[in-house]
Amino acid sequence: MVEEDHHQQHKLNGVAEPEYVTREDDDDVAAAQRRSMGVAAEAVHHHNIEPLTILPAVLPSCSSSSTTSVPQFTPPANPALKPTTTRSRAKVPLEKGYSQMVWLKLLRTEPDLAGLKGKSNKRLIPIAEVKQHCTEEDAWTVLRGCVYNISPYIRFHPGGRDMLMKGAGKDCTSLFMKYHAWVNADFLLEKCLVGVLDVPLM
Ligand code: HEM
Repeated sequence: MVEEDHHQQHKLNGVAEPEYVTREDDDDVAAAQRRSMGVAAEAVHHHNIEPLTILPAVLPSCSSSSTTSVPQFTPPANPALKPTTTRSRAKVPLEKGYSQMVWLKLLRTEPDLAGLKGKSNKRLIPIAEVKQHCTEEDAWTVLRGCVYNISPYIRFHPGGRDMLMKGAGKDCTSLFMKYHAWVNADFLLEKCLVGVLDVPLM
């Protein structure tokens, strides 16, 4: 059981696991995780493309202390090719019990993540109303015209609560696109939808 949890967690974190030899054992959680990471991960699975993580197993490692001398090619330094900006990954450690796997399970089991208490999520919501929901306990955000209650997701957000709260009470579309346009929020926040932004006609 513990071994199984460990295996699942590895898969969700994208850590190298011999998934390519156990596709028959594929399960709902792994498929859901691919959906949450968007089209590219789905394509890798469906077209049976081998993950790059297997390369070290078949290619010699650059740092290996092999005795056979292989000539190394060092390209001449070209300052023009230097990246002008670098952005380090800013994933934060999540509290125990708030992994992506737990969130995916909540999506399936929690009946009212949006906190609608039976109200419809087809409602048009003015931005003035979104602005009122800007605390951690009651945080709404707008993403590509959809209004989501992000409070239940705060502790699960891999970028941390402070980052996610930057989008609370406002439209977070541009921040979202800046940090991770590839993330499939429609899927991750599907059950947190409270309505659609009411954009007044000009
Ligand atoms: C509103 C819905 C949002 C969802 C569903 C969401 C989801 C996610 C997910 C799944 C990741 C992990 C990405 C990966 O593993 O590559 C992530 C990372 C991150 N998110 Fe968000 N996010 C949201 C909003 C935001 C906002 C508004 C900000 C910034 C203000 C933000 C900043 C970040 C950062 C900095 C990371 C770490 C990036 C990295 O790993 O390079 N997110 N988010």
